[in-house]
Amino acid sequence: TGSTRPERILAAVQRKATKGDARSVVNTIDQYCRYQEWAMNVGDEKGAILDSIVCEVKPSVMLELGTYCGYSTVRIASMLPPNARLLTLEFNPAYAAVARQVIAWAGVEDKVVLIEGPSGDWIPKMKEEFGVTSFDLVFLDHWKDRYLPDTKLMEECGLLRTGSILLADNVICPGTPEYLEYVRGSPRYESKYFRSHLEYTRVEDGLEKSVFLG
Ligand SMILES: C[S@@+](CC[C@H](N)C(=O)[O-])C[C@H]1O[C@@H](n2cnc3c(N)ncnc32)[C@H](O)[C@@H]1O
Ligand SMILES: O=C(c1ccccc1)c1ccc(O)c(O)c1[N+](=O)[O-]
Ligand SMILES: [Mg+2]
Repeated sequence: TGSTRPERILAAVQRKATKGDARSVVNTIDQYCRYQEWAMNVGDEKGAILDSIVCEVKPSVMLELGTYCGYSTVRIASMLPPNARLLTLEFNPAYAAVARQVIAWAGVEDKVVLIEGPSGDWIPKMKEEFGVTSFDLVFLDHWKDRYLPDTKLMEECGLLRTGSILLADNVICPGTPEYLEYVRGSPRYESKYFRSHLEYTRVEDGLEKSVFLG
């Protein structure tokens, strides 16, 4: 029984990244996934777009759907002010275990709440369990067939307010057709496509930014 890809990514971080330096953790994972083995992190190119939107929105409370190894979690948390909170959902225990260690190595654990479990179970509990009123920004990057049902669930649970922003990864590759049709066709959203590439490749992909209009 050899190691898993997330375990090898964690080993690279603990070997090469400076402890407490979030940017060096991000750069180490990008280097590893570009030159050693591909992994489904949002990556450096789309990551720069994510950074610009986090900086623009300056969220106090943010939700990430899909943690994996914690690459985007660390990237986002490094951009947040001290009192801001990033809640991140991951239902694979092995991935969550790696992410906790990557987040700790980066020194951003004070800004991050990693919740282990399925989005469908936890979104309805956000208010009562975590005192969330609404999310300023949501990064959708979990299984692509969950983007639409979870968006509708957030609407129903009153977790989106006028001006809340949804930022969805992979709207071209692997693609999220039903979600894209919904946010682009609904009068309740103002949507914009940011063209980029699938992480660490030349394949077209992009992020869709959708503002909830209430
Ligand atoms: C593409 S990876 C996340 C990558 C991460 N956002 C990054 O850029 O570093 C997708 C992750 O979402 C998790 N996932 C998929 N569906 C989920 C769900 N319904 N609830 C919680 N986690 C889910 C998977 O286990 C996987 O780790
Ligand atoms: O679905 C895949 C996938 C499909 C097949 C093989 C590997 C990954 C994927 C690819 C790029 C992503 O940025 C991403 O978020 C995902 N994902 O799993 O959520
Ligand atoms: Mg993705």
